[in-house]
Parts: sequence; structure tokens; C-alpha cells
Amino acid sequence: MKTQRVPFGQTSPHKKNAVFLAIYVDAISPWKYFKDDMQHFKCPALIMIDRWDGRMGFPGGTVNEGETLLEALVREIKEEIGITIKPEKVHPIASHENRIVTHFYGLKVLEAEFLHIYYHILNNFSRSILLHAYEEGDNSHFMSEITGIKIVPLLQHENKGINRFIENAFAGATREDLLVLLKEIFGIEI
Ligand SMILES: O=c1[nH]cnc2c1ncn2[C@H]1C[C@H](O)[C@@H](COP(=O)(O)OP(=O)(O)O)O1
Repeated sequence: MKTQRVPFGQTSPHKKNAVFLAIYVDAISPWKYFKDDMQHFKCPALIMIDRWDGRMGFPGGTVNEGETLLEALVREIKEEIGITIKPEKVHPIASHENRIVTHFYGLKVLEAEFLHIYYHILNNFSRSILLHAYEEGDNSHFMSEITGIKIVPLLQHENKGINRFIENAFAGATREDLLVLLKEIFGIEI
């Protein structure tokens, strides 16, 4: 089955649901520490993760039985990157159906919060999942599910930048999610 966009939040009988989050900022200086004019340049950016299977994705995961989508999002984000998000701060972006149905949310933050979140994840992600697993009495996690975190500048420059980034290997409907976010939130068409 080809991945298809469905109305946001629509689920499908007998299919699992998963929820994911793009933490993004409207304007950040990727070259803040350059000595020339580039230090004043700003562009939007978002946070993505490297998964244990080598593909890239957004933080998130599968919805448990009896959980709402937002409850699952809060739980998965805490488990995966150690951040507690407020459900009222996130907004829906897109749902896609394939083998499972994925629901993609956005969380817009300011530049200082964005960097704070990034460094927090960098310092804590391997620890957070181990601690969570320990607290839950779950010894099935011997390592973090995520192996890296990246800031993705949403910058189009000739055939470089985001146009090339989109050619990477992504998990599930990540590429479709990213394309919707680029077009509908930042007006960037690839
Ligand atoms: O960011 C994503 N956007 C859409 N689909 C995604 C994303 N990341 C993963 N996926 C797909 C790939 C898998 O089929 C499912 C479940 O993801 P996973 O991280 O494996 O969830 P659990 O660890 O099982 O909770 O979603």
C-alpha cells in the first residue's frame, strides 16, 4: 500500500497508530559564531533524530491500547528524548496511513528554547530511556532507541540544503511528514 494522507487524527480499524513531533523554530542563526556577515543570517530549523535502525525520523512512537494520541505523544517524547511537553502547546500537522497510521504534530518554540531543548536531549537522551526503563521495571531496553540528534536548517540553496537532505533514508512516513511541514508551515516546496 502506498502511503496516503488522511484527515488529521483519523484512525483505521485493526491498524496501529503512532505519534511524532517536530520541534521547530522560525528563525535561528546556524552560523552565529562566524566572523563575517553570515553570523546575522537566520532561517527556520527543526529537530530530528537518528534511529537505532539507521533511518532518520522525528521523536515519537506507537500509541498504547487505551491511550489518546496526545497522551501517547507526551509519554513517547518523555521516554525518547527526556522532555516533558504540554499537550496544549502542540498543533496537528498531518496524518498518514500505510501499514500503520501516523499522526504528526508540531511544537513551535523560540530560539533560546530550541537550543535549550537541543542541548538537553544531547546530554540526556541515552540516560533518559535507561532511567525510564528502570523506573518501569522494564529490562528490555539495553540502550537508547535513538543514536543521534540533529538540528536541520530549513534552508534552500541551489541544490544543497533541505533539497538534498530530503534524499536521506527516513523511517515510515517521515519524508511525507517533512514535506507537509515544509510546504504548509514554511511555504517551502521541494
Ligand atoms: O517521524 C516519523 N514519521 C512518520 N512515521 C514514522 C516516523 N518515525 C517512525 N515512523 C514509523 C516507522 C514505524 O513503522 C512506526 C513506529 O515507529 P517506532 O519508532 O518504531 O515506534 P515504537 O518504537 O514501536 O514505539 O512509525
